[in-house]
Amino acid sequence: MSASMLACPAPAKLNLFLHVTGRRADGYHLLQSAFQLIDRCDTLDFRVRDDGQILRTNDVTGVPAETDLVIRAARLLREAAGRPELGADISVNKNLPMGGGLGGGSSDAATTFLVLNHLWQTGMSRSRLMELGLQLGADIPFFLFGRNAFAEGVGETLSPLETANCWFVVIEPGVFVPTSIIFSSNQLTRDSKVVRITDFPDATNQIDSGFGRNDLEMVATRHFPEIAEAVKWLSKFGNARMTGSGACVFCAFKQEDEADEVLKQMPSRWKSWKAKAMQEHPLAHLTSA
Ligand SMILES: C[C@@](CO)(OP(=O)(O)O)[C@H](O)COP(=O)(O)OP(=O)(O)OC[C@H]1O[C@@H](n2ccc(N)nc2=O)[C@H](O)[C@@H]1O
Ligand SMILES: Nc1ncnc2c1ncn2[C@@H]1O[C@H](COP(=O)(O)OP(=O)(O)O)[C@@H](O)[C@H]1O
Repeated sequence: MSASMLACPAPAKLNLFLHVTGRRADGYHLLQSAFQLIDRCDTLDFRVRDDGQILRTNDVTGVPAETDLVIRAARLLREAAGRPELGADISVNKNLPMGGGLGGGSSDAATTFLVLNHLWQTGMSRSRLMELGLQLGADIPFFLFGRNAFAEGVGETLSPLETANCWFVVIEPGVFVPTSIIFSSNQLTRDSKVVRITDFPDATNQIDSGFGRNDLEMVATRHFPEIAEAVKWLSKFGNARMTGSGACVFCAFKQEDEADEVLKQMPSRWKSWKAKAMQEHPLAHLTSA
């Protein structure tokens, strides 16, 4: 077997809203969130090996290969398939900031599950891959689900969600936010009222409605003033908020030229960019239901 797939995309996500509605006995938090795919990506290269070695072929700053979710996903898939001879050379080209709330590491892992399941011909269904993904991280099932979603539970109960075909301006405030610090804070409110998927506005009203909020934002902005500053600045142009457990901050616009206008005015201290909403994961076709 000498198959390969190069420059495979691992797109980012934004949490359009994120409510913490409770806490499970094991400490994990019950959430409700709208997950939106955007066209800003990491890319990964895969080359199949037949000697049972799974290797990362490049350095990723701050992520030793042994702890990389990509390597852990490949190993877990091989183990679940019971095929110890399967191997791969994988390179991970990072474009998404770590600890940014864009789900980069989780998306890299999901792309690994999708591509290696295809190249290795391990024949796992999408729902089986989602079960495996959940063992590595709460965000991974969403990227395997393949489309925008209303998420519940710890992020694993997913329903398809219609979202606006809009543009986003995203600010990287330049700080790394460890997810566990935000969830373990005693300042975090954990009692948001449970909403129904039908409460989420339809695609034509989403941008103006400003539905919901990000419950993690209050804690993150107290720990990291840089995030508070970015939210304040971007709020001049619309309904700006933080994604996930931070640090990135975003605002939605109906037209691309509105996003361009905001980027022109952006203070130079922040890295910032625009991205388009995507309706489907670019690799969704690689697996069956
Ligand atoms: C907050 C969200 C929203 O999309 O995203 P990010 O900002 O990380 O992208 C996710 O729920 C994060 O998912 P993920 O980043 O995969 O988290 P995990 O690795 O599973 O968990 C990291 C730590 O966060 C806490 N955690 C995570 C998810 C959750 N529902 N409750 C929690 O309490 C746990 O303490 C856990 O040890
Ligand atoms: N391939 C990977 N890319 C990024 N981070 C990874 C990866 N594998 C493991 N990690 C770890 O996951 C943590 C969170 O990464 P990331 O998914 O980028 O942020 P977030 O969960 O805030 O969206 C990082 O601290 C990093 O140590």
